[in-house]
Amino acid sequence: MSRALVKSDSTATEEMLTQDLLRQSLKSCQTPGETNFEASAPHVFVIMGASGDLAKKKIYPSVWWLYRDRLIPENTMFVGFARSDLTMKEIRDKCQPYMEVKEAEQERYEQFWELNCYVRGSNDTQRDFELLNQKITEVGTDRANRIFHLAIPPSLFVIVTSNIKKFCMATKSGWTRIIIEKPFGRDSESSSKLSNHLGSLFKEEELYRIDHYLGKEMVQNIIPLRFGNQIFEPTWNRDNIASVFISFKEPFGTHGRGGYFDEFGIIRDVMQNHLLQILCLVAMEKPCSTAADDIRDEKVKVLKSMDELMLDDVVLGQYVGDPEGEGDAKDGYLDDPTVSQGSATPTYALAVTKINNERWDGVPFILGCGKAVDERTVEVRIQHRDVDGDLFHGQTKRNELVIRIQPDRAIYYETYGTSYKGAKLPLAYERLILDVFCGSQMHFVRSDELAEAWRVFTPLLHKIQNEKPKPIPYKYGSRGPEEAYKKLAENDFKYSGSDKWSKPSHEVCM
Ligand SMILES: NC(=O)C1=CN([C@@H]2O[C@H](COP(=O)(O)OP(=O)(O)OC[C@H]3O[C@@H](n4cnc5c(N)ncnc54)[C@H](OP(=O)(O)O)[C@@H]3O)[C@@H](O)[C@H]2O)C=CC1
Ligand SMILES: O=C1O[C@H](COP(=O)(O)O)[C@@H](O)[C@H](O)[C@H]1O
Repeated sequence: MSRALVKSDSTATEEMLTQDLLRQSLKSCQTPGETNFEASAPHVFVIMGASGDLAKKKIYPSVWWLYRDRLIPENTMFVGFARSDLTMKEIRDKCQPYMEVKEAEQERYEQFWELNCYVRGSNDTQRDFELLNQKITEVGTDRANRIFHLAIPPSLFVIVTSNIKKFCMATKSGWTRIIIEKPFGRDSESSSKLSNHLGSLFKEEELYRIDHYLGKEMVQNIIPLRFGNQIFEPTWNRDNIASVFISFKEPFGTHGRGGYFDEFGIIRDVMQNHLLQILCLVAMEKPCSTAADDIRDEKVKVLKSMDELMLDDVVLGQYVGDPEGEGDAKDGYLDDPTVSQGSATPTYALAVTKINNERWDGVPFILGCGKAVDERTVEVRIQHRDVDGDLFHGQTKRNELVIRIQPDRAIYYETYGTSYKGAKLPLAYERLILDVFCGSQMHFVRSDELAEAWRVFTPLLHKIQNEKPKPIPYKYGSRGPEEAYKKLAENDFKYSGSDKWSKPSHEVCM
């Protein structure tokens, strides 16, 4: 668990490092009381929606890397399922640009595809699920453990999970695990309906709700950083910390995804899940162990200590085109033909939240996220209170601990740039899918966590939906609405911009 702070051998090759990290991840799954995979048992990994975007960009590549590095059982078989009339060759071709295969891996890569097959079927047809079940049994025997990754639109979650339950569950000694992608509903009511439906079919231990931010290296390292050493914890409280800012910035707009985005908006897309999960890890108390439920219990306590958000707590923005910008930057959010005319959906949001407990009373935890802004960064900035009797009369920068999650990974004082230079770290999906094989739910969202997260945001989301407050326009590529920076200042956060000391890498940190 404390790998964050351990420098790796500088001679380690990229591949070794990736494998090492995942092996550590494997080891860390082996918490007493949790199931590890039995390497000898057959496993079948089923990709529902195998013809889709997520499947080709994230799921097939991740399972290939896990197979390549021998991190999942050798006798794992992969079955794709979707309505499209596709051959395995066509699926392979779609995935090809994302698979990153080296010359020396070619033979293993061929073996990987030989373990794959595809079943064409409809999501609501009993017969097709019976055929899927037959195929799973044929390739994996009737003893196989089964993982179903639901890479399908949320509108299909109910019917597909019902059909899996009726026709495709593991029999005999095998287990079944279901991976679900966000969005998990759009407010408290719809999320609770989905949770009730899933709860009526599966035990919580069988459900793996993915928030891919929980698979990111630096997010996984917040717990070891806080609780694995003596440096930070003694000052990690309201006596020493003035404010915390968790921010997500992307330099591109929603072009091409406008249809989806317009229905959800930036709060549901990023803030209510990714940023809130990070907040929980930063704010939680020390869990009594690293077992998944002990950690999730602490996260739930943080959420329960938070008030519901009001309109006054937020600044909302929407990007407009920059006539002097290049390419997509010329277009504003509303220029996307898939966005409804005059839409008030925010593409930028800043929210001031409070955690009403002994450790954090009065400390603003500010969440900020924006599309089409000036840079690609995700970071946590923890600002310490100003010192009494300041020798430098405010001339120095406020003491700030930065945990940078993207694009490069860094903790000021402890830099990843040197120790992991040039190394390819395992991607979030790779880690998370491996966790599912291991039965480790530490980095997945539990249903009560989800319910609390929606409780905090639902009144605000309904207010926005009903009153349609006009979001503040900000220019594509700018730093976002100035009102957001005023709000930061009002909440004891002294913004000094992102540090440019670390060269932004183009490495994708997913
Ligand atoms: N794409 C991404 O980067 C990310 C996606 N997600 C989540 O992952 C899930 C899948 O996303 P993504 O792959 O982009 O989705 P897609 O739109 O690509 O859909 C996946 C597959 O589902 C089937 N499908 C799509 N629409 C329908 C429909 N109306 N009725 C029946 N089948 C349909 C299609 O297969 P066929 O027609 O062959 O049956 C399609 O290939 C979603 O829950 C999404 O929110 C989460 C994070 C990132
Ligand atoms: O879930 C989502 O995340 C991506 C950002 O993910 P990252 O790993 O590239 O930082 C975001 O672009 C997308 O809108 C959202 O749905």
